[in-house]
Amino acid sequence: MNLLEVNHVYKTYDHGTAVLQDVNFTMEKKQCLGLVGESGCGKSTLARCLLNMEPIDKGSILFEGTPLHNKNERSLRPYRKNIQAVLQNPSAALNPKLKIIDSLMDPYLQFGDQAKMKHFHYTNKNDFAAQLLEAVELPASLANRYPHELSGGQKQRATIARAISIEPAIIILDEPTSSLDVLSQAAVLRLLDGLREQLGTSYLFISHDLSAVYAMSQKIMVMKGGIIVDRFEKEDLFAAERHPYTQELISMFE
Ligand SMILES: Nc1ncnc2c1ncn2[C@@H]1O[C@H](COP(=O)(O)OP(=O)(O)OP(=O)(O)O)[C@@H](O)[C@H]1O
Repeated sequence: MNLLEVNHVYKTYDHGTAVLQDVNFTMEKKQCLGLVGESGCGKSTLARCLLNMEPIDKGSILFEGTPLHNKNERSLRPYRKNIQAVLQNPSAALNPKLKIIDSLMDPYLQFGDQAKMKHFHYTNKNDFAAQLLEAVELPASLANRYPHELSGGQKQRATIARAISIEPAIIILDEPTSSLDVLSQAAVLRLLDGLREQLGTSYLFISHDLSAVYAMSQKIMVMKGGIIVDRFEKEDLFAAERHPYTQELISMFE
């Protein structure tokens, strides 16, 4: 059974323009699936639909065979632990009024299931936060700071620590490095890649940057105007049969 199955998903916002059109894909365990496309093509809308932050108009989204789409929060609750997200802006993702330790604890306190966790072990709050911060290569002392006392790169690492804290099967990474400088971007991508191997998590890695998607993913989908126009194994990026739009993206990347 597929970890995640997205079947014929359509989404239109109130202004009537179709944003997602017949989106189909599957995700496998322990894989990174890349989604690349220009700004405004519908990537974040897809991410929000997968996270049930937006309803879909048509189609289905199944996690290990169970429908997740258009569910109310209560019936979705048992599935929340399976899919976490790291989004573009870490400042918006961390509550400015909470110390890092309390932001880190939030998913575990809501959805954590220690019996199903293999890597992080909860005995007390401080020790748990220290394990998470170590996994993202941050000093344990940052736990007692507030978000404004961290750099952008440190904040994004803290949001990654929070996402992995309940060992979800899938993490949706929506432009996770776009707010960082080039050096921090490379370091965060390396960290994410290592964590996927270590934790056995699957990623949907969303970016407008083909080179980042290529570096991170085993399979790649290309989106244009809400339609997945091309999909291929990473090794086939330069194959002659690539869609003209993929070739356009490659010419920018070379
Ligand atoms: N909440 C919303 N209400 C109405 N329209 C929206 C909403 N969110 C996005 N859109 C529109 O849907 C289209 C797709 O936007 P989306 O953010 O999904 O694209 P994207 O590929 O993620 O872009 P970017 O890379 O710039 O974030 C755009 O035309 C956008 O204006």
